Amino acid sequence: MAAVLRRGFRLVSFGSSQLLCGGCKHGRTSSLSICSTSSRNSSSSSSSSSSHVKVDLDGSTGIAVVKFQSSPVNSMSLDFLTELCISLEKLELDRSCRGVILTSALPKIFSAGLDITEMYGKNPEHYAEFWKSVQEIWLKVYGYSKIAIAAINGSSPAGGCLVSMACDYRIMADDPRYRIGLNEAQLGIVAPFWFKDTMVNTVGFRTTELSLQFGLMYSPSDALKIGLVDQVVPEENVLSTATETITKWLAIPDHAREISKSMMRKPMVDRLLASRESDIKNFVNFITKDSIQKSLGFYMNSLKQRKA
Ligand SMILES: CCCCCCCCC/C=C/C(=O)SCCNC(=O)CCNC(=O)[C@H](O)C(C)(C)COP(=O)(O)OP(=O)(O)OC[C@H]1O[C@@H](n2cnc3c(N)ncnc32)[C@H](O)[C@@H]1OP(=O)(O)O
Repeated sequence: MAAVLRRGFRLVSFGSSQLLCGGCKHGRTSSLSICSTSSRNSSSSSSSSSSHVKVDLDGSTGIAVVKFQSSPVNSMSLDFLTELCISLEKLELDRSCRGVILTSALPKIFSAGLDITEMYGKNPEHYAEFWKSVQEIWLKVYGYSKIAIAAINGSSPAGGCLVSMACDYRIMADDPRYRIGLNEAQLGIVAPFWFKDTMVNTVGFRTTELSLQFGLMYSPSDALKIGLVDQVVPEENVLSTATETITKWLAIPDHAREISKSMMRKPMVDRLLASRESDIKNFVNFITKDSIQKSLGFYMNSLKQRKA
């Protein structure tokens, strides 16, 4: 599926600059999206669904709800990441959409983070392709020209936390069983620099230092205390609060909000864009080490045993 979707990308030339369209290749040099595909400009609502992601766009409000629906735990496989990236790209190009809410259609889990099976027992080419798609989703969400709100209605470890942090604002359900954080160290792996920087920009240096070294996972109330989430509300109110919140953001003129956002985030986006290949190499070198494969295998087994 991912390969089929990727074949659908088109390269479009605009004078001296080349932009990748209809996909998430991030070969572009600016955060502005210009695409030859027609952009709708109506107040009609639309709904679309793929195997991992469901999108409901309300054309009258300009708000799109993007729901993760990848059973059992919304783990971010290559296909999941590709579909999510394409859905977000389409919404970014759609003039009737002004903001997105990312949430989960599954109970108790926002996302279990990166799909560990994509990083275990595969070949280096697969790891490289997978890591590229992880980079792409971060580049897409962190550099998103429209408003992005995370409505975190369940646990959100590692990659799930990264995607949440890449949004503009985070609202989490107040269930004390839920956890959010970058727990990579607990798996024997290491969050790369752009995961780290995203967290530093969200909660500050010292909290990130402790969080990363211990692989800390926070309850919703602790996440609120450190600023990892912006609001904690009863679970049944997560989506309605996200809708109320995004409505406040929509009151700001789009161009002013978008340029302000880009001013804050572009240096980090550019840093990854400038080092994508070396970042992929580092990942492949790291993940193919016997000791790291052993740690991941051990962790996967411990997840299964916990269940038994
Ligand atoms: C130098 C730089 C170099 C760079 C170095 C590399 C950097 C890598 C960065 C990595 C980022 C990541 O996101 S790594 C991923 C981190 N994620 C995690 O640690 C989450 C682990 N999962 C959990 O904690 C839990 O499953 C949780 C999500 C809370 C849900 O709990 P539940 O009790 O509801 O469900 P479970 O019974 O545990 O899980 C249901 C099934 O889903 C599977 N499952 C759960 N999480 C999964 C996952 N992430 N990937 C695949 N499969 C997963 C379980 O094994 C079960 O499979 P069956 O038994 O077959 O049914």
